[in-house]
Amino acid sequence: MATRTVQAHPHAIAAREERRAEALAMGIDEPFIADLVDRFYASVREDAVLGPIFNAQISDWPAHLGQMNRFWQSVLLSAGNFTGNPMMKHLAIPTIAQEHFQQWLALFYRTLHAIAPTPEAARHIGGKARMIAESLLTGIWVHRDREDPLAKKVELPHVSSVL
Ligand code: HEM
Repeated sequence: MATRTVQAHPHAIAAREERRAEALAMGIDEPFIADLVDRFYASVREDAVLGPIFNAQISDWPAHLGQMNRFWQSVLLSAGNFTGNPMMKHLAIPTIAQEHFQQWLALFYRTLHAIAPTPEAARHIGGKARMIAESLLTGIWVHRDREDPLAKKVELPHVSSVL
């Protein structure tokens, strides 16, 4: 049987290249992402609340950091090199709740504040992280906890709180 290569539409390629160019103009490139991931997960591992959860789930840290580099390259630079299923992975962590997402974001924003090339870059990346955190938390409420998300209140910090 003939194999068929699925090709991205030229407009989609142009949009991807534009997003990458915009990020690069803000100073967001692969070395910056690698530094962000390294520092953030170093602080996560030392954190009294989050450290034990991560250390219980992750046995191969270099593999996890590689996965997180590909994730952020895909989110920020449209690299398209991340394959994974974050929703399923987080649904499988029995203990995580809103307070953990609050602490995760607080640490992430602190790292951004320390190393982001510009406040604009920090706002851009922090905004993406908060949006993803909110969607993971809502997924946990609906699919794991069987809660009505309309009856729950999202109380996650915004990156503007540290800028
Ligand atoms: C409550 C806060 C969080 C905790 C405790 C947590 C914990 C974890 C753990 C333990 C894993 C590894 C799962 C495994 O390989 O089995 C993981 C994977 C991952 N996390 Fe989180 N996480 C949190 C929030 C977030 C947020 C806010 C994001 C994104 C902004 C994120 C993005 C990811 C991604 C992309 C993966 C890889 C998923 C995959 O390989 O399919 N996490 N997380």
